[in-house]
Formats: sequence, structure tokens, C-alpha cells
Amino acid sequence: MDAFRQLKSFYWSERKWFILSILTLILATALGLVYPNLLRYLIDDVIKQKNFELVPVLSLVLFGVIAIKALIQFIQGYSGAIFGLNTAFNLRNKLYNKLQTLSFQYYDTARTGELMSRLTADLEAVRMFLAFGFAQILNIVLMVTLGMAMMLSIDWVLTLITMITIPFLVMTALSFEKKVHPSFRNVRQALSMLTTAVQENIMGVRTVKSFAGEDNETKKFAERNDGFRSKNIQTAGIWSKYFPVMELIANLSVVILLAAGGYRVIQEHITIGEFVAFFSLIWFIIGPMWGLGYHINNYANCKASAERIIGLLNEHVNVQDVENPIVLSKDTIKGHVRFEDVTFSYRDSEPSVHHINIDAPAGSVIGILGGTGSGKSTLISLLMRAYNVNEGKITLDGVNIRNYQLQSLRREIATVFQETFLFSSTIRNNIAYGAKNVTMDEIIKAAKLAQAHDFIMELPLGYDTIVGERGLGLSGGQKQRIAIARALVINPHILLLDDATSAVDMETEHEIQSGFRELMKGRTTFIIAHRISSLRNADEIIVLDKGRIVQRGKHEELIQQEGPYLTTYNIQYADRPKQSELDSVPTAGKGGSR
Ligand SMILES: Nc1ncnc2c1ncn2[C@@H]1O[C@H](COP(=O)(O)OP(=O)(O)OP(=O)(O)O)[C@@H](O)[C@H]1O
Repeated sequence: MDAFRQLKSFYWSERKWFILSILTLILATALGLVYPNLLRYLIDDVIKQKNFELVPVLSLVLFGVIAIKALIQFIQGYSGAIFGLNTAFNLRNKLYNKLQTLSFQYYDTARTGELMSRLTADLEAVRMFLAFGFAQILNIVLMVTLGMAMMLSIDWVLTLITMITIPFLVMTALSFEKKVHPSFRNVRQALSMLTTAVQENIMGVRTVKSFAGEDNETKKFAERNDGFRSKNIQTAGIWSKYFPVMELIANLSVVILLAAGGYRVIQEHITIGEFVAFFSLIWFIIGPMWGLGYHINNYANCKASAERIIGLLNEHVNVQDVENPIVLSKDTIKGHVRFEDVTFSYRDSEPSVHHINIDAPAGSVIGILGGTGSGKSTLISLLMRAYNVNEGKITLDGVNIRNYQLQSLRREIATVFQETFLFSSTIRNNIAYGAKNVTMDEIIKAAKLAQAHDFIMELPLGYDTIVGERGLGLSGGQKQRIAIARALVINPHILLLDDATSAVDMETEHEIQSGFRELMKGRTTFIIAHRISSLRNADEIIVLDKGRIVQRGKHEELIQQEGPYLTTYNIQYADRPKQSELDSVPTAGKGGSR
């Protein structure tokens, strides 16, 4: 119960529903005992004594009991359901909030499917247990105790004789559950493999079709479908094997009762009425035994689900606010960024960036160039405090970024990531995502600067066009331009562009950049790009190799030095004479712009 104790804060506020559901449950179970007693009374005191005038009264009493029990059962089911639903509601909100606060570090290794099952299957398991499972276990205890007490009070000898088969029934029920449980798990796994196949096929439909993989996919699906069917057949086999056995044992109790009870009546140890009451009481014991294994397993599953939920709620948040953080505001921020001897490694591995020093005065543009895996994106992630640096510090206007309130820091930084993510919503909403109370004029202005306005207007619904899941239906370049507009619309003091124009052609890139130049006046910008043309106007270009700065300076300085920058330049401008050749020909102009 420890797991459920830890979840107390989520259900304690709903305890009135819980108490109501438990009280009504006790009442309904106790009312259930009225039937056997009425039967006994009917036979012994009415029929045998020929007091037939009591029959209508008894019928009315029975009707009253049934009606009251039905009403109580309704209140019990309703209050239990509300208790479970409200607790799940509180828990779901808390879990979702937790997901928002977890750092990038967590998401680096987290698996989407697992997280989704925390929020759905695990939460549902806890809800069902709180709403019904707990009540059912309590109901079993109540029914067995009350039923047994009543049977013992009628005839303890007959009770013991009748109960001979109960241990066998319990054993069979537990063994059934032991077998059927893993079998159900296999069915669930097979189903999840089946849905994964469908999901991957839909998401990767382009790849499947372009590699003519339809036949393979059909074969894969057929195999998984077959797996799903055979696991279901296995489970059905267990059910059909065990149920007749359980039925047999349960009915054996009844046969024993019939024989032993009949004998006790003949011996006049009990009356016929008591004998009949016994018959209906025996189901008070057998009924719950039937589902005992299921409820025990249900509890174990629920506990495991609750533990997984608690695990997520207790997950450590790596990047947090310090005590009394400084709240950045648009009016006070200037935008002077400094990396001071920054070293960072993602895990305990070799650092991804080593001893980085960068001084980016407010409004300057820093270009970053380097091979793949050289640490460019890492620098940008550190600046938006996706991770905390291991050594050194990053300052904004002279203050370590750790001392700023995280949300206010990120509100002043707009990032356009390498991979564009668009929400399944309208283009207008996608552009306005990070901005509060943004006007349509501002959205259009940002879209124009990002060279997105024209193609948006060509779409049938313009800015109201819904972009499909992950932006399907738009080209890579169009998605990037929407992402750039999204960054521009928040009017950031610091702009981080991580290969943001890789998917647009050079012509469009140039146009976007001229837009940037106008908009970036007074804003600090870090541009990661593979094209020299994107970086050549930067105030400083940093060249990275294996996490270290190997060259730095302005474009004009860097093309005068031997090094990776000049090599990249020469490759990209291969159709032009090499820089060294240009230098040796005094009449030739220096390196064409694009
Ligand atoms: N989330 C992460 N977890 C662990 N290691 C990472 C993570 N992100 C990057 N790395 C590692 O850090 C190093 C630098 O990666 P980074 O993404 O900064 O390179 P990059 O220069 O931006 O590369 P690219 O041009 O391919 O995007 C690489 O060795 C990479 O494997």
C-alpha cells in the first residue's frame, strides 16, 4: 500500500466520495443478507405455519429491500466512480505539468511510447482500482465474513462440511489467474506490435512506397496479425480449460450441501427454511472466490502502475530555477552574451564542447561553422539553458544565465531548430505559438520577413490552412520558413538559428537573410550554417572542430588563412578560382557573394 500512500495528496481531497462509496458498499452487502433470512422466514414461519396472510407483507418487504439496495448500489457505484475520476484528473494534470518541467536531459533518453503509457494505461489502471478494484476486494472480505458468520450461526457442522471444496476452488482460481495473466500480457504485447506496424507504416508511408516496400510491410503485418490471433487462441484455451473445472468444484459444494444439508434436516438439526437459506448463502462465499485471483492480480498490476507514476512524478529536474531568480523583461535586457571557458558533456562521456570563449555584444551576429558532431547545436542548447554547463559560465548582460528565471530567459530567446516541428493546427496558430496577444498584422509581418507570406497566400485557406501532423503537406523549406516566422513574431532579443535555412534554396535563403538583417538590428544572433553565404556577414565566425574553437574572425580574415574555413569556402565556391589564386591576381575581385 506504500505506493498508494504516496499518492495520498491526489485522492485525499476526494475522501468524502471514498467514504460514501465504502459506507454504501457495506450497507449493500449487509442488505444482501436479508434475502436468505427472508427465505428462511417464508418457509419456516409462513408456509409451514400456514400464515399465508403474511405473504403480501413479505413480498412488499422484499420489494422494499430490493429497491433500497438498488438505490444504495447506484450511490456506491457513482461515488466510487467520481472518486476514481477526480483522483485521476488531479494525477493527470500533475503528470502533464511534470512533463513540462522535465529537462531536455530527460527527454534525450525517454521513450515516447513509455511516457504515453504512463499517462494513459498506468493512470487508467490506478483509476480503475480506486474506483472499483478496492471496493471489490472489500466486498469479497465483507461477503465472505458476513456470509460465513451467518452460516456458522445457523449450523457450524454443515458450514464446515460445505466448505471442504472451498480451498480447491481458491487454488484453481489462483492457478487460473497465474496462467491467464501472462497470456493476457502476451495478447497485449501482440496487439501493441500490431499497432506499431500500422503506425510505422502510416508515418513512414513515403519511405515504404519509395522503396517499393508494400509487399514486405504486408508480410510483416500478416505475421504480426497471426501472432495476435494465436495469442488470443492460447488465452481462449486457458479460459475454456479452467472454467468448467471451477464450475465443477463450485457445484460440488452445492451437491455436498444438498446431501449433508438434507441429512441434517432429516436429523432435525436444522429446519427446511435454514437449509434453503444455506443454499443462497453458499453463493456469498463461492461467488467472490471465483474472482479472487483476478482481484489479487489487479491489485498487483495497479501497484506497479502507481509505482511507475510515482517514479515519473519524482523524476529529478536537472535544469531548475535558483532561489529568488532574476526575472528578465524586455525593457531591461540588452542582449550581451558571453561564453566564459565553457565545457560541457552530455553524460559522463568525453565533453562535447571544450573551453569555449565567445563574446557576443548586444546586437552582434555570431556565425558558427563546423563539421557534423563538432558541437554547434550544443552551444546553442547551452545558451537557452537546455542543459547546465559543467565548467565555466554563460552570462547574459554580465549575469550568469543560471540566475535568471528559466521561463523569462527562454521568452527572450527564440530558437529555430534544425528539425522543424509544426503543430497540427492552422499556419496562423503555428506562427503565433510563442507570442501572447499577437495581431494578424504582426503575424503577416513576420511571415513576410521569413519569406513565407507568398506561399501561404497561395494556399486555399491562407493563414487558416491546417497543417497536417508534423507539417505534412508542406515542403521542408516551407516548414522552415514558418518556423522562422514563429521565431520572429515574438520579437526576441536573442535569436538562435540552428541550420534554420538548410532546406531552402540559396535564393530564398538570401532573401530571408536580408529580412533578418533588417529585423536583427539591436538583437544578438547566433547562426549555425553550413553555407558560407549565410555566415559571411557575421560580426564573428567561430569554426568548431571536435568541440573546440579552431578558428575565429570575420569572413574576410578567415579566407586569408589556411584552415577549415578556407577549405569549406573553396569547396562551396569550387567553380570560382581559389582564394589564393584570386589573391595572386590583382585585377580579380574578391570572392563572389553567392
Ligand atoms: N542529446 C544528446 N545526448 C548525448 N550526446 C549528444 C546529444 N546531442 C549531441 N550529442 C553529442 O555531442 C556531440 C556534438 O553534437 P552537436 O549536435 O552539438 O553537433 P553539431 O555540430 O550540431 O552536429 P550537426 O551539424 O550534425 O547537427 C556529438 O558527438 C553528439 O553525438
